[in-house]
Amino acid sequence: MKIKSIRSRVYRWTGPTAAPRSNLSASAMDALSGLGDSMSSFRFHEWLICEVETDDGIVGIGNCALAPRIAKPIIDAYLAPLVIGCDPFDVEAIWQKMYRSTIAWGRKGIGMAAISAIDIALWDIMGKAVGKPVFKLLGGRTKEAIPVYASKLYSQPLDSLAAEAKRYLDEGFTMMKLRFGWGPRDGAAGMRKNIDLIRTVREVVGDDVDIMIECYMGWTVDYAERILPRLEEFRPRWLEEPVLPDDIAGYSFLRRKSPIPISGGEHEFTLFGFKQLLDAEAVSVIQYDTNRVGGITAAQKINMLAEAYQVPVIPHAGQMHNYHLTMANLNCPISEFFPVNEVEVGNELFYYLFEGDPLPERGFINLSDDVPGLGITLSDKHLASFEVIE
Ligand SMILES: O=C(O)C(=O)C[C@@H](O)CO
Ligand SMILES: [Mg+2]
Repeated sequence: MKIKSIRSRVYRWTGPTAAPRSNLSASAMDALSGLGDSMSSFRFHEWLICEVETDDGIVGIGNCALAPRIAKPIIDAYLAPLVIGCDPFDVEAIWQKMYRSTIAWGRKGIGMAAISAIDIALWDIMGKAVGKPVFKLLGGRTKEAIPVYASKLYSQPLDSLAAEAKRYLDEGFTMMKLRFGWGPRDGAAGMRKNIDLIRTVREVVGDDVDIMIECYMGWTVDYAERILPRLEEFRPRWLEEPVLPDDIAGYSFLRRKSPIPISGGEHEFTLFGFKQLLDAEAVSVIQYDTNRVGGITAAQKINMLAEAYQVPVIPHAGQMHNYHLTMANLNCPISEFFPVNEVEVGNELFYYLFEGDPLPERGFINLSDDVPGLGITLSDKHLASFEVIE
């Protein structure tokens, strides 16, 4: 079997989107207060879809959501020529070829996202070729079903926040994640508003629900150090991405000082990036995203390393490229689930592009033992709402 062709397309959502709200979530842009749209880095309305076809007609589907219009030429001009003609089962050699040939500029960020898209497609091909779901190639079923946490609860008026949390509770979720809307530039008043958010959700859900909290790289060590003691009473399961991903020392400091576990990793790349985080004891929970970190090949290596450190892996985002890894690894206890909604930030765009993603039942999702590959197909249901860039 040989790889015959690689087709990359950018799907840009042109349909209706929820009106952007200020303070939807803290973000790294907040430090530049007053200098433009602070939520601009929190919007994913384009997606790259990569179809790798073999000489016997199997098509594997990969994807990435970081800077798709940059990922596309990386795939077309740099990666596809390396990969075409290879045996898709030589996935490690292909990964090393893509990584080493772009090492000067691609080992982190968009280069690795582009590599991820091709790698995910190769695993889809391998599963389809042997008639097995991808998780069966990675270690098989380690769970009857995957517990998932509802991940939305963006910062919003407290009554609507309470109603959203109640909805997840009624749907059977026992875990949910909220986003803080304020940070250092908003002073004591903003800190109180953040505390009001988690107090509201805890009051709605009671004591038997895990609440995760997230501030999307929008805080500083100083701010986190001041607010963490005030959050402890609400017993959050983790505080996610408190500081910039490059501030590994800040992560390590907070993790040593914080009564609340610190999570991160969705903006880290490759096995080496996560070795750095683990050696620095920077995170209590690893959260790579398979369509960023280096694909399934890199993610599985990180899973092995994380298991040796006994640091659990809970990938960023749901989506099949992450679910298969969680199903196949005991050290991946649960998954994130983005509720299906109108397009807002864009995490939910996956549902408008693909068919096959499992929907939760009473807080669990499951994967079939009988659907080969990733188990997704391209959807044409919403095609009219996308501009497709070939
Ligand atoms: O879901 C998360 O963990 C996030 O950081 C949200 C990000 O994907 C933008 O919505
Ligand atoms: Mg996050």
